[in-house]
Amino acid sequence: MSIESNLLKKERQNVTFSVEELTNVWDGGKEDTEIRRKVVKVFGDDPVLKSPPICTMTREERYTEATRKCVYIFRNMLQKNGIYPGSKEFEHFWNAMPIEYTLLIHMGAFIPCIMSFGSEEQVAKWLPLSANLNIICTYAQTELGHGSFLRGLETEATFDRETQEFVINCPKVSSMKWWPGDMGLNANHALVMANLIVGGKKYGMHPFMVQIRDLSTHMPLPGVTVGDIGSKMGFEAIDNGFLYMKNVRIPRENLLNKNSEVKPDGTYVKKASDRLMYGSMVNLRVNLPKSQAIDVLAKACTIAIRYSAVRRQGLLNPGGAEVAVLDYTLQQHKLIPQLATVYATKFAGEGIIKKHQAFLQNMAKGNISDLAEIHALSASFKASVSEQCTEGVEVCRRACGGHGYSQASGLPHLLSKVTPTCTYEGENTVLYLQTARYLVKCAKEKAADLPESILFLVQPIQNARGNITSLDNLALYFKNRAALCVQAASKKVNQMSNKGLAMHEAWDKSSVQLVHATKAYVIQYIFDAFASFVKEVKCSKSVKEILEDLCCLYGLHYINNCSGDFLKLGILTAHHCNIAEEAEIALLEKLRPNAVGIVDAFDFTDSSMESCLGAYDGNVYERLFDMAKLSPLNKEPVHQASYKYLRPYLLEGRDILEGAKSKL
Ligand SMILES: CCCCCCCCCC/C=C\CCCCCC(=O)SCCNC(=O)CCNC(=O)[C@H](O)C(C)(C)COP(=O)(O)OP(=O)(O)OC[C@H]1O[C@@H](n2cnc3c(N)ncnc32)[C@H](O)[C@@H]1OP(=O)(O)O
Ligand SMILES: Cc1cc2nc3c(=O)[nH]c(=O)nc-3n(C[C@H](O)[C@H](O)[C@H](O)COP(=O)(O)OP(=O)(O)OC[C@H]3O[C@@H](n4cnc5c(N)ncnc54)[C@H](O)[C@@H]3O)c2cc1C
Repeated sequence: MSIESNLLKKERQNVTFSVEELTNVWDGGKEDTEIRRKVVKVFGDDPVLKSPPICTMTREERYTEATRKCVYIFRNMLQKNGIYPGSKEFEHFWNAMPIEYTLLIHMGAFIPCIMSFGSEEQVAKWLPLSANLNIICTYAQTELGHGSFLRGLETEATFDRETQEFVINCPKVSSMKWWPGDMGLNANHALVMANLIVGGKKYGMHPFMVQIRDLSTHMPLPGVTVGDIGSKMGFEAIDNGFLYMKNVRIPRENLLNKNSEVKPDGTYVKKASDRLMYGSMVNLRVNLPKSQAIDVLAKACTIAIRYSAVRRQGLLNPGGAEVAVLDYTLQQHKLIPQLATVYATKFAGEGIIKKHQAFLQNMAKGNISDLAEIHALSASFKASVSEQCTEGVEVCRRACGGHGYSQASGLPHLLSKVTPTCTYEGENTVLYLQTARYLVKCAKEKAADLPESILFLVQPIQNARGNITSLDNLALYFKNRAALCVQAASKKVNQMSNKGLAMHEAWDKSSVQLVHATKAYVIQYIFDAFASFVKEVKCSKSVKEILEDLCCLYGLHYINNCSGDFLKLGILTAHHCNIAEEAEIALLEKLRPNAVGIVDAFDFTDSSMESCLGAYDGNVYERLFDMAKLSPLNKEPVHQASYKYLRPYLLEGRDILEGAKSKL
């Protein structure tokens, strides 16, 4: 056993709580842990799902491998292993997925869309085909020229009454669809968001099923220009694509018509609120943070904390032995708050998923009264979580020094996976502004007209009592701050408008304060949800203490990072801030001996991280060396480029050096 493995073993001996029990809490119960492990094992044991490490493959190989494995998973493995939407197995399915995948937009975005936009007959037609991969369909909304401002989308679907068809056109280069996942190479259909035009009248964005490739040859159909958009910052395996359509004709029935319809005579019939057109985005904003951001940060924490426990660098005591970098207070200050973020966002996210499920049940009965609340909550939650996790992964990466820059650490891959969560499914600033709209409206309402989650906005500010670092008091500081920030931002909008500015100008001039207020709102939501979870969860005292400490740390770390705000608003005094700073440092010291145990409790397999720094056994140096040997650049002892470009000068060097030697 290497020295490094021994060091991790010792760390594990010092853990003061049951790692298995914390794993159960993380998974949602003992039974869930068993199911997750079963799913992970089935996938992990299957030889078909083995691939070379991603950092040794080209982009083309990564796309090919990911497609090969995902086709196998979706066609052969899901049904066979009882993994279907709604099952417990499905909830844990992400943990078993290969490190890179394709067909995600088809499975994760298109399928939910067909279910929310399609009529019963349309769902009956398209759902089995797509579930069996008989068709591959992308979600094509964003265009080269527009992504955020959906009313600016330019693709048109014009109704031709004569032929009972829609004619799809991208009038300009800027109107071509650009970015959709699975679209470049795999998809033969696209769910295209286009402006509906009937009899010269525009009806706004509607969803259309458009076939883009031939069903037998997979060649693009006439009028269709489609391909991959090229190399990106990450997502090398995914064929994000472009799609340019010129006079592409589709049958009238291909307008997904659950919410609105065009009759054969051209009559437009609206069956439900326009806002439900945005429903698919709410669905993804609620569901993607866990797998695409929170788990990514949890993996980064696992890698950085295990590595920091084995990496020896420098001395704490003059004359003493070299210490693990995790023993430095500053390293703890970087990494342990990231663990707190993982827990806070995961448990707050579960609350939002439940709220969304309740909303969907009500919607099925025709009641969409909670739509504004769930839209505001999901938009700001997705924005805040993606931001916190992206920052957190970069902190973890840099906390691993030079090795964190190596692909072999697994951290650059995680960073490039989490970064676009700040952009896709709604650019974060745009989403914060959406929530701000709702908050400003709520601030003007009477308490009786507001949902419970937002009541604090209009209630009198309460003073904290007793220990300032108690979870109750921390929750109160966050609520008070959110209420005061929202009121201040609303006041600014009103003042600007009273000065004579048009409302949209007043809004733009107040937008810095509006986004700030929204961030305050969503952080109070996350903290409150995590604190409530910690209070209610049934577990042993030792595990509860870990959760309480993480919750307290999440609150204190946030407050200490923006204490100016709390001071400015009169919520905390300088004395309070000093106490909060010391309390955070004390918590770091307290949590340090359990840090490895806490990341072990995430229970990630080594193969799900592909990290030389983060493997369970801590054998970092051997793994780094072994991985370097696999680099394609090391295939031959001398690379062709050296022969081709360097050799003449090296030979000159040889002659000079050997000449000098013979003169000696
Ligand atoms: C095996 C599979 C498992 C599946 C698991 C699930 C996990 C899946 C994981 C997938 C992971 C990765 C996939 C990556 C996917 C990426 C896909 C994409 O990126 S698709 C493209 C996404 N694009 C956007 O999100 C665009 C963002 N822009 C907008 O949302 C809108 O344009 C805008 C709302 C910001 C502005 O539009 P505008 O027309 O100007 O609207 P108004 O601002 O005037 O608002 C009108 C009105 O509507 C309300 N509104 C807005 N949005 C919504 C909504 N979503 N829901 C409900 N209501 C909404 C808004 O509040 C206004 O209301 P008022 O009362 O008038 O204030
Ligand atoms: C990896 C990845 C996968 C994607 N997958 C898909 C997909 O499958 N299907 C799909 O349709 N799309 C997809 N997209 C596109 C994605 O949804 C858009 O990029 C996203 O919605 C942002 O839009 P945009 O690119 O137009 O940014 P822009 O809106 O142009 O943003 C540029 C800047 O302008 C700012 N800005 C914009 N509007 C405002 C405003 N009102 N007030 C203040 N500031 C503003 C933004 O904050 C940002 O700083 C994907 C994108 C990525 C990166």
